[in-house]
Amino acid sequence: MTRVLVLNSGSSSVKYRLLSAGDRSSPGAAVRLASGTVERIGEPGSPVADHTAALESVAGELAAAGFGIDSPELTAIGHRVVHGGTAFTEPTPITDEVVAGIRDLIPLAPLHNPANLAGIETARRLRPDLPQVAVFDTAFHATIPAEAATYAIDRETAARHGVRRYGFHGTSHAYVSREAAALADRPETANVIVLHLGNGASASAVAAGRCVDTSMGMTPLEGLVMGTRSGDVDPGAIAHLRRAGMSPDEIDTLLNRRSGLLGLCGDNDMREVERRVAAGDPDAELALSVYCHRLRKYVGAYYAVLGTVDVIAFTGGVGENSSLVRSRALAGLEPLGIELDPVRNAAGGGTVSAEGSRVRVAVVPTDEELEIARQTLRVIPRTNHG
Ligand SMILES: Nc1ncnc2c1ncn2[C@@H]1O[C@H](COP(=O)(O)OP(=O)(O)O)[C@@H](O)[C@H]1O
Ligand SMILES: CC(=O)OP(=O)(O)O
Ligand SMILES: [Mg+2]
Repeated sequence: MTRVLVLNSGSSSVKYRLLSAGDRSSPGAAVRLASGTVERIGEPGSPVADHTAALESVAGELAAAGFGIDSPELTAIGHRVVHGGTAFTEPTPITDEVVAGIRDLIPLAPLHNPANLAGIETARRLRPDLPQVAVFDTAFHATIPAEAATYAIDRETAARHGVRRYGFHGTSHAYVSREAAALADRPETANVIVLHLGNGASASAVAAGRCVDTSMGMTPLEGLVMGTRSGDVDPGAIAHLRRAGMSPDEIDTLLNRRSGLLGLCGDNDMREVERRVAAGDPDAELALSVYCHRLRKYVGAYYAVLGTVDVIAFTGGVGENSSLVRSRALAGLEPLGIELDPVRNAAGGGTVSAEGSRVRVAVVPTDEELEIARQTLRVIPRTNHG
């Protein structure tokens, strides 16, 4: 019997899941033994001061559920790591060198890699005997061709500073694109557009299982409008703000934490934005329309990149739950063969496009933790499990 603990340490939360998998040949049949989320890490008034405290809290919850982290039955621990740069494009067994490599990448993902490292360091301290594996958000995007990964700036400067497009949310895009392709007539060769809409949001274009383009770039800031992140902005605006006296850190905070839905209307939770839109609030209406317009642009862009599209998959908290976002993002795209069924869309779940729609539109719940567990099992030594 194989047991994998998955730790998904975010900037202010830790999600964990303990899975039991029969053997590596059928990890898809994994059974969830325990799961949970520790939230509001480091926020004022929160009982969880930092990520070390959060991991201790996870260990306590697991012990209370009868699955202590010290259990000899635990086979491995899989960790989500957001930025793998060009160094890590596969799930990687964690060593001191790997930890140093993840630390070197902090400047490229300052909100995320430190949290991931805190989880790794605490877990290694608690279980130095266990294989631990880093599964990178960037890895699924390593197949993106040069023309999509390259920014058109001076090549030497770009190379010196690692300025290129990496892409993120890769475990989600990998999982959801596979599930979505299975809905197509020819799953092996299906072209899929995945719209991962959570707090962070990104789109990807996947051709026959390989990612060919994605909307996040060097950092998880480019692309779609998000809860608190701007997505695409004219780079000229940044130089303008610098000259107006804002520091690089202030601009970073502006674009990552005070922008997106929050910056436009004061709320970053799409449920609240929808409530205000229904009540006729003009700021919330602007926020929602900017969000949906950006989404529509990326759908069109990736349609053009792929040439033909078999499935458009909506996932993440917003993608899975907001019929309003789905309908507003895709309205008017019938000439492209994209036609929602209003009743199915309102119900959510599975196919939400109309019977005659050339492109299938589907709601596909993501499962980053299951995907991380699968990838962890792929690389741990066979002696450790069945
Ligand atoms: N019923 C719903 N309708 C609209 N939006 C929702 C609904 N449920 C959750 N959301 C949105 O999902 C977002 C969180 O998505 P999620 O994928 O859980 O986030 P994370 O990126 O942290 O994993 C929240 O900001 C919330 O606005
Ligand atoms: C990479 C990224 O944006 O992750 P999250 O959506 O969890 O913030
Ligand atoms: Mg997420």
